[in-house]
Amino acid sequence: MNMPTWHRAVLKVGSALIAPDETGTSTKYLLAIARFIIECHEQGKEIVLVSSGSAAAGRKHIACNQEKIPVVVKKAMAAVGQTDMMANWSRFFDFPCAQVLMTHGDLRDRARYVSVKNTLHTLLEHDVLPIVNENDALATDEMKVGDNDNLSAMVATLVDADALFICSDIDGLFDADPRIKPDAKKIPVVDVIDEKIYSLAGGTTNKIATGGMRTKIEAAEKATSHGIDTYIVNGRVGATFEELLNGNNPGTLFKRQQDPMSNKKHWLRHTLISQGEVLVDEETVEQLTKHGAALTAAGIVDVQGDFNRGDAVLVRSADSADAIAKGICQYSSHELIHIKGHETSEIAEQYGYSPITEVIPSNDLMILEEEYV
Ligand SMILES: Nc1ncnc2c1ncn2[C@@H]1O[C@H](COP(=O)(O)OP(=O)(O)O)[C@@H](O)[C@H]1O
Ligand SMILES: N[C@@H](CCC(=O)OP(=O)(O)O)C(=O)O
Repeated sequence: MNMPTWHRAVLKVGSALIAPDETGTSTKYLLAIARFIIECHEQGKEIVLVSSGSAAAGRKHIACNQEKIPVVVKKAMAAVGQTDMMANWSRFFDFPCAQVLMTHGDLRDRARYVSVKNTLHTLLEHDVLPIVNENDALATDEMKVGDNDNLSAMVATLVDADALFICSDIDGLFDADPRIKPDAKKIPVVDVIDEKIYSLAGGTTNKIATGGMRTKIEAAEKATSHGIDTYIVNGRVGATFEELLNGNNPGTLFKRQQDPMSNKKHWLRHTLISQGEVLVDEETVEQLTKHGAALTAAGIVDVQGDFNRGDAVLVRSADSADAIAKGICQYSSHELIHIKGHETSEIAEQYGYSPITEVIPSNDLMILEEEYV
């Protein structure tokens, strides 16, 4: 028997486990998961639960006969179902549970990101089980993560977890969707997540689930690049959790990268969404990629999109159109259009701007290793 090497883990439980009949809440599969959480607590391990299932739970209260549930109805289902989902979990534990609802809007704003990070850490220090979900009732398309697989990876980096367990209704990643191709084979270990791995993933057939296997691979990519081992496991099988407690891999293990990104760089790369683009000359590409320089106005040849100070932007080579870097811009697009191509010393003189020397300081600039779309 191995001993698990992780101390703090994020456990993601999908709708298929909360509501096997696609409506209401069920304890059928949660009992084994709850026992696992209790055992982890007794061993002094820390767990953050990311639970789906609010929309499924709410379907019991809000009737809808349409094949595709309208967004506004799904939000109402999530609002009413969230309390049922929380109550369903809470009854298993004699330690307290905390409901933490968030959206992508909370995670891409650095101050709110740090605030929710502190709250989660404080809950763990006080032996409370945080139960996280997206705030579906109010999230709009622009501000939502959209699926709890990606959300669980963001939470895993927020709390500096050692492991992320994504519990689903399938044994792991297969070389094809086993529901379509019954002879598909499970892949026990993935060392590198590349396009070949993504090409194996299909969607979901479940009415109230989101994403299928692709979002789980995206989550694994986010978490492993932060140094977090990620497992996709079958939450319908009790033995899964015994295996995890014995330090074994009962599903697919995506191995953590050995050289993880810093917290801030990771947040820049995986959480922030670019609001616009700046195109730079070849000399600037070289300065940024080879010498770790900051981006100044002198190297900018064009500005695209409409963004504010403090927004994330993508830096592209004007010659090759390759995406080079992503960073937090100190100027708005409107200001940049005026100062592009000018030396810093000229800017204050000619345009009357306060001379912030760098358009993107190197500390706020993340060089993209591969083509970033
Ligand atoms: N390559 C694959 N390997 C395993 N499952 C896959 C694959 N491609 C698609 N799937 C589907 O993904 C489903 C799990 O995702 P989903 O329904 O979103 O569950 P959850 O609610 O747990 O997030 C599986 O039931 C399976 O049908
Ligand atoms: N936030 C939604 C779940 C979204 C989601 O990703 O669902 P799933 O694919 O079942 O993990 C809810 O609580 O219904």
